[in-house]
Amino acid sequence: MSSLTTQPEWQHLKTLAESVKDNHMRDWFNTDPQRADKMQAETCGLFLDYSKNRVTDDVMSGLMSLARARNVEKQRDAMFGGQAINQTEGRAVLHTALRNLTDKPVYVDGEDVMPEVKATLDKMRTFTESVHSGEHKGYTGKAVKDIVAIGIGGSFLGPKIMTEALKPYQQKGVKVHFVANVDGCHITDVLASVDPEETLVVMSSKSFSTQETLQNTQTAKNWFLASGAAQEDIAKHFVAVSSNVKAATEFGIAEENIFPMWDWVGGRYSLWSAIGLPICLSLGFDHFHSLLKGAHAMDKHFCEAPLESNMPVIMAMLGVWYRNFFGAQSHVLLPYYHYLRGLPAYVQQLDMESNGKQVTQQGDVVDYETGPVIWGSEGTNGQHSFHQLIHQGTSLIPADFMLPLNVPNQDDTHHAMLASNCFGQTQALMQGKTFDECYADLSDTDMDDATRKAIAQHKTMPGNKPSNTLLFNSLTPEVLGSLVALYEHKVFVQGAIWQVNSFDQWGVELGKVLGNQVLDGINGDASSDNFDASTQQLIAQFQRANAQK
Ligand SMILES: O=P(O)(O)OC[C@H]1O[C@H](O)[C@H](O)[C@@H](O)[C@@H]1O
Repeated sequence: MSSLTTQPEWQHLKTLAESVKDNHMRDWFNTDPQRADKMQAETCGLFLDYSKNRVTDDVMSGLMSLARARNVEKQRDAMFGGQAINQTEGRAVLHTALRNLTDKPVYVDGEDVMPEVKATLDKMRTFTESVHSGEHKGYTGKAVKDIVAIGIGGSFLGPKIMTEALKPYQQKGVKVHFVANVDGCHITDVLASVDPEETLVVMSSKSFSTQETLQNTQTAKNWFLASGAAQEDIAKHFVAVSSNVKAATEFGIAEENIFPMWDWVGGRYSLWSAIGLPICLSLGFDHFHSLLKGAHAMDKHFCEAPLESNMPVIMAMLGVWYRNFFGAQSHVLLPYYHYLRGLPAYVQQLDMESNGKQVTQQGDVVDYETGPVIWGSEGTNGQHSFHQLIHQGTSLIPADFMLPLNVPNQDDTHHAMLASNCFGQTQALMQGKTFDECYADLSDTDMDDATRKAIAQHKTMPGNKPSNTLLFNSLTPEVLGSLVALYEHKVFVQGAIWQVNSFDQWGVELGKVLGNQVLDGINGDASSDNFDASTQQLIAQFQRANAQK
């Protein structure tokens, strides 16, 4: 057995889980009028109600004891202190330095990284302002109207989803189009909708080696040159964000058009770096800066608040409670705000790429569950589809509901309905509906008793389904920054409990390598012996279908 599962704090939680499994939250609310008051936390413009969870005071203190026993605070300080905690790649993990708005230095291998971080932010500001003012001109003297932002994974999700979430803050006169997939349909559609003379391509790839991004950029370059532009005009229309400056210049991007990033920034934690350039170009630099400010405020909270009132720690430990002691396999995110509809996909990468691991930092195979499946979509849409399974299915699916209390430019009638649905769902999940209530509801019908009982059984909802509710006044850039950092730190704490490396992604890397090998197979540059019989057959089908072209 691993050191985690033999830990006394873990064993204690196991006993507590057995003892609360037969309790219903409904009864806890009935007997403890203080429950909602006690089980809440507030910071950085975010209010968390976690009272609708299957926890007692004893459980919460047991979870915090486990966090202390696993040295969460020490591990957190090691991350913020620039230690090489991503030990499989020998790298520090310092996305927090990108939003360090203090004068405090941050050292990596004895060198303060803050001057470089600040210089890059200055470069981003200057460039953004020159595009927005029209000072930056295309090769025919026209200002930029469209930005085609090419990147995938962390070089795509953060910029795209933050830009979308902050739609009310978008600048007029410039439109950002995001392209990630190598599926040519997307880049073809986007390029068909923009004018090369007024288009700026921002290519984002930390490694500058990702197949999808390289190919999409090449296609954009061919399109640009085919429009009559000359090679030297590329400098006015193509910029890159990368830690691999050499590869970017070899690709043809002018050195002054390269925005740097560093190997101590993980892809899924990179929106705060120059990877956020499309956010600046869409919203203006000041709003990007506010995003950093909000994330920095959450960093401070994470570092300074006692574990008991520390929002990321509370959310992380509740997740551990369900994952490890209740067998919950997934966790659903339900933003009740259309503009925030992309957050589940963002957190999906953040959480699943970070904690989708099966060995500990020491390389031992774990004997407990690690990261859950993360999924979700905007409310109220899900209420008319997958919520059914959350209410009455056989899996326990903890949920995070989130809602802005105010929304811009909207009829209040809609917003009150949205809010009531959000709160109503949390209530329904918690309370459920008993057999007796359902049976009583059917008293006016003329069905026989056996039928009435059977129908009542179908309508019965067990309830006792856990949820968190996150409220914020409105989704400003600052609040969004805090919200994203909240999830980053939640993931960190869970990784610290499970003792996995939350900062590498070898499974994804293998996919990249195999994708390239199969491409060689398809192009006839690799022997079919390199592939299993199934893959050989698939390649052959593709080759036959394309032989005539
Ligand atoms: O920015 P790039 O080097 O092109 O990488 C893009 C993406 O590639 C991989 O899929 C990684 O797992 C992601 O974390 C990364 O964000």
